[in-house]
Amino acid sequence: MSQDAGQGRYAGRALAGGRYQLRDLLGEGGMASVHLAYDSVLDRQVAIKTLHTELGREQAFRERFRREAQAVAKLTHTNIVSVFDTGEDDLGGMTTPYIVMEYVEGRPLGSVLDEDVRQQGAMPADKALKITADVLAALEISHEMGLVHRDIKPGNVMMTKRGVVKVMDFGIARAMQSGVTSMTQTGMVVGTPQYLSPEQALGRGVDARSDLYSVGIMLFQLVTGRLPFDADSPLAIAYAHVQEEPVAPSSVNRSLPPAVDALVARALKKNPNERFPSAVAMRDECLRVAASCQAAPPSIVPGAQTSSGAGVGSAVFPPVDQSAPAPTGPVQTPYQPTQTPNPYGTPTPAPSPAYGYPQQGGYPTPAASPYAPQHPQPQGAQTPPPYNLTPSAPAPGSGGGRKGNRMVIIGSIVVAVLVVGGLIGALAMDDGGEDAKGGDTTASGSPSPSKAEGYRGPDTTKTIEKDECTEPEESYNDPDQIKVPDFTFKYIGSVKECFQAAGWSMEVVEVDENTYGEGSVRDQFPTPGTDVDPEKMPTIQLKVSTGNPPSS
Ligand SMILES: Nc1ncnc2c1ncn2[C@@H]1O[C@H](COP(=O)(O)OP(=O)(O)OP(=O)(O)O)[C@@H](O)[C@H]1O
Repeated sequence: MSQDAGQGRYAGRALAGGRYQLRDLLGEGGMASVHLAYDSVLDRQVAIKTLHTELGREQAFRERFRREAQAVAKLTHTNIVSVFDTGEDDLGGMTTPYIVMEYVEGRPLGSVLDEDVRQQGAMPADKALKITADVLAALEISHEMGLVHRDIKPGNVMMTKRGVVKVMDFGIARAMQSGVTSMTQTGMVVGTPQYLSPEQALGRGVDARSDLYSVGIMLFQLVTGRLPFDADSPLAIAYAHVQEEPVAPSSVNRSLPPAVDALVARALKKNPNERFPSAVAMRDECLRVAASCQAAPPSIVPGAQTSSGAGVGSAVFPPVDQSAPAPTGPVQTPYQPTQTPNPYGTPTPAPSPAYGYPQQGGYPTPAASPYAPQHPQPQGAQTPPPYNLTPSAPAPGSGGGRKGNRMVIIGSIVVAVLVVGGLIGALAMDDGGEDAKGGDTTASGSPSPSKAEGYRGPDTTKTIEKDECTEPEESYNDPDQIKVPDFTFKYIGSVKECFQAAGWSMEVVEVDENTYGEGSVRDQFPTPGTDVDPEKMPTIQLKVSTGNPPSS
């Protein structure tokens, strides 16, 4: 609670022409305050969240915020904090967006957990699983409506006095993200570092499965009293989400059955394709495991380690003012994936090779799927510092644990990796099966292979129409975005015409293969169907066949 001792600097003020009278301060987050308020029209208590961020100055952001609130107002479910109204008003000389919601008499899940940790070291597994199942019930509803929460964490889950779980802040992170993205050239990520999914940390698009990852982090925290990934800086935490394997919860809390380990492990898969496919599926599993759980009290192993994010060092993320120049020439990542020992003593698998995270040697991009990441990896990474915190946000993670798990804006890990290592996209495109040659060429460069034995000539009949670039499909999720067309198997000549007509730029990587023939696009990044902002169209990387057989 602030120095205003429960009053808040806006207590006593009114919003919406006097309709809402702000009373006690209920709490303050990184970018917002929540007040108990009185709705004089409907004669009831409500909670009002006022957003104190520079974003509030942006008309476009306020518009987005309003639209998100409208979408959230349509969500009605016992486990979701209802949104009643939204607007903006002048507070302290600044246009401040606010949101009026159901007042929940209770306390945040973080505080319930704190109490359990004090008394028993962690939350009893059956209780944690039931709470998690209720959070998933809320997500089931929002995901059905196409709304990804993006900031699931104990601070956004309230428990009423009667033990009813209520998830709040749907839509806020998304509005913040789009506001931040429109104000920055490169991948800034909004979220709470400790709960970010790897795809969020990389500044990629997210879908429902990103929320399931965050729920997995939260469940780990409930049953062990610790976070699986924590470190001294948001970026080091982001790195751990992308590169480090979590320990099994039972290595921290010995009373946990293997079924809880398996559940958490699946939720925390780096590759979204390997997580639970939906909130419903994960919820069913939580309830199944809860039903089979013996009511054993937590048994915490003293000093048990989770992850420290130590794999990220100054070599990977240099201090802000010492960003290393992106190397030219052949691609080498500056680090190896960290192999964290796991409690079973079995080899820890590297992150799934199906998701294209930055790894030595590179992993393939996924096949186009309906869940494919929706946003491009940001390009042009020369400019940004490795990370950036909003001035209004308290420094997160400084002491680890729940102390610093505030929502912040950070430069995505992909930006930092690009600054140091460059060419993450080329790595992501390297499927290991084909021999990517000679790094990248520019849009004007075309493959001009010397013909080896077994060379196959071009098939110029496989073309793409120009209007696929000039009039691309609109994103399903966001009318301001477009879907990246599918260039695979098309002849590069027609693809170039398509790009030129739309004014887009490409980067060509030659690959040896002689099944489809010279000039055939074999792979692309961002993948087909990825949502991108046409105003900030990324350079699209294309792997194009030389027509020559792969060298053995
Ligand atoms: N609808 C509500 N009813 C009752 N109390 C609420 C409500 N919404 C928020 N609160 C209280 O206000 C506190 C602050 O909420 P807020 O969402 O701003 O912060 P946070 O989630 O902890 O921080 P951040 O999202 O910035 O990391 C909550 O922890 C909770 O105690």
